[in-house]
Amino acid sequence: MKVIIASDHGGFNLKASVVAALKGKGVEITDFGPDTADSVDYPDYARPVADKVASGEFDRGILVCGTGIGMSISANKVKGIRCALVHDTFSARATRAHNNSNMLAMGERVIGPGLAQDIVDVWLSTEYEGGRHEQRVCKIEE
Ligand SMILES: O=C(CO)[C@H](O)[C@H](O)[C@H](O)COP(=O)(O)O
Repeated sequence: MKVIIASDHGGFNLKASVVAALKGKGVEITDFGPDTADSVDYPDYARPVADKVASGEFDRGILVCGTGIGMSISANKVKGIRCALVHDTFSARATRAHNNSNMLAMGERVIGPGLAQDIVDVWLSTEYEGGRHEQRVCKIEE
């Protein structure tokens, strides 16, 4: 699975910890930036990463800002993107199983690195259930 991740300055440190943890587990992860914690505008990172997931260049995308809200709002403007703002493992599992989410947004000012990593692990490993959920996901796409 090919995963891409980006942040703004508010999510820079959490992004770094997620990248390090995933690399340690052998996950193929591309860090789209930024490379410093200087202030940047989150749509400038959310949009290109969402485009890369929507096009199929990457299987999944992860976005981190202060709250995860601005990133998720931005990513969900891109057709084909289902970006879930998640701060607990129950929702991480549910959004994969029910929504077939292809992007995950989290907030560094909301949760710590330990919980964030648990969320990422659950989100990456949970399969979409399909079935009754498929017509709902199709309606989102329509
Ligand atoms: O988009 C957000 C809020 O919805 C993110 O939390 C941003 O990281 C935040 O707005 C950045 O705020 P800052 O005061 O410029 O650091």
